[in-house]
Amino acid sequence: MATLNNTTPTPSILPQVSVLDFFLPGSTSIITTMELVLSMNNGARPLFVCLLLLFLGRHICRYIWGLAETYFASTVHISYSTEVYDMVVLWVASQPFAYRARSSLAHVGWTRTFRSESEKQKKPLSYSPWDGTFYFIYKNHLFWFRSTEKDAGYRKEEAITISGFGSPAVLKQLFDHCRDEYLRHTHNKTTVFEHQEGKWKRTKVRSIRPLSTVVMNEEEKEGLVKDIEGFLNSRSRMWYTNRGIPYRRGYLLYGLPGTGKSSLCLSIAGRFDLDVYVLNISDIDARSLNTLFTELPSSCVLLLEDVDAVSMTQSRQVETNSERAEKNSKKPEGKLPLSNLLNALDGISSHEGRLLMMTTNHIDHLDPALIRAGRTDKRIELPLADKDVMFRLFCMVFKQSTSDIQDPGKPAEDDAAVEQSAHKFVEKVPEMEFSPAEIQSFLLEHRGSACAAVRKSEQWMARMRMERKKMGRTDSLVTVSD
Ligand SMILES: Nc1ncnc2c1ncn2[C@@H]1O[C@H](COP(=O)(O)OP(=O)(O)OP(=O)(O)O)[C@@H](O)[C@H]1O
Repeated sequence: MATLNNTTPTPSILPQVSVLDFFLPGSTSIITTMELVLSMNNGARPLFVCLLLLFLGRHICRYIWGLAETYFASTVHISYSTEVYDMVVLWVASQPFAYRARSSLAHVGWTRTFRSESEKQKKPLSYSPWDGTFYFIYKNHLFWFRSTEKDAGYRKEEAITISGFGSPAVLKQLFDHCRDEYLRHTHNKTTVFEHQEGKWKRTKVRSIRPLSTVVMNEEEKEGLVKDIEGFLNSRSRMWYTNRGIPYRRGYLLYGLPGTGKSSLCLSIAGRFDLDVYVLNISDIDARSLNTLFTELPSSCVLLLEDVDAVSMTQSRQVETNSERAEKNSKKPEGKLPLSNLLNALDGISSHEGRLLMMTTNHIDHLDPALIRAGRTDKRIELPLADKDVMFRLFCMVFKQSTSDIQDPGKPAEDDAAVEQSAHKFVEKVPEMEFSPAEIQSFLLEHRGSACAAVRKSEQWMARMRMERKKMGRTDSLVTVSD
């Protein structure tokens, strides 16, 4: 019987083996073992030959495929933090190869469009292939979708590529197709982006809210719309450039909570078919701010909610220590210095073409530098509900719309009756005490009956006043009398 001791490895094979090892890593040790086994002259020999062929075959195929991919395939790389990622994944998730993939990433909801009402379900799931290579045919061409995890600083994120043989034109057609599907999916919707770890990420896709549903002073609303129309006009950019004026426009919406500031921003974005990029300044540092600004698209709404959260510690306003201390005690402290925000908004590296919308509940807490002309071109106050706003809110809730689905057991109140109730409601509820949000919320509670809303309004007001008193609301909409 052969033993390890009397088996002498052939020294002459080593130079060939090391060359082979260059192409097929690990083959030296396998061949040495194989020689050993072959020299045993027993039944293991055929088995080892098969294993070797398999091993070599697999490596050779991989090697040839790698060469073919390098020299003949076109590839598009897509990084996780771009909107193209959403476009591709939306399309991929609806493809048969995604359903068949044995390794998938599950998404809730956002990638599926419902084809019919009956298909609707709570939190629908969709899957995109994950961590591997997945082959598919598009327009009679073979493509492969590859998903890998890559290091993105202190965390991992997905990177995907789509490759195919032949002309890159078909690959680009595939991307155009993904883009068209994505645009169809977001048609008549407002897409909202928020930042996560210094990158913009699509977080919501909402149906466009018609401007008519934001109840406010109509003149003010029309003025705003006209101003934006003028700014977004196709000749406008050139006009600004010719005069050396930076092509951007800023608006400040201010008012107490629930007066419709965010609603107005979203409606405006929907009206002009713009995406909304929400910058949460209480959750951002100076470095991320610059990156986020450089990644804004050329035309969008940049929304800075609660802009009073910006740090006043580096306020550019000349003020005494005591003035600053008093101001700072009134408002929450953010970690973003004001000077950085100002630079990002209209410094040398700032973005052209964007529509800046800032909202605040405390206009008196804002540094004058932030709201000076040029940064803030228009200030719009959204006040508490006056008689006109209450009347319109009432009619909006109770009047029938053509697309409403009628409850068969309950005849709808006609518009004249609703208007009569609206007048009674307005007489009972004092002006400038409640926000439109509070009024809307109460009306929705009784949306089945306008008369009931009128009847219960006094009770509701008493409850609201009591609640405010209990909560000791000092930002109160109106001082509540005993
Ligand atoms: N003027 C308004 N017209 C119609 N709906 C309104 C109006 N104001 C508030 N609402 C309703 O109240 C809710 C809250 O409104 P919104 O978030 O726009 O208020 P806000 O002023 O941005 O509040 P906050 O300052 O707390 O962020 C929304 O559902 C919105 O539909």
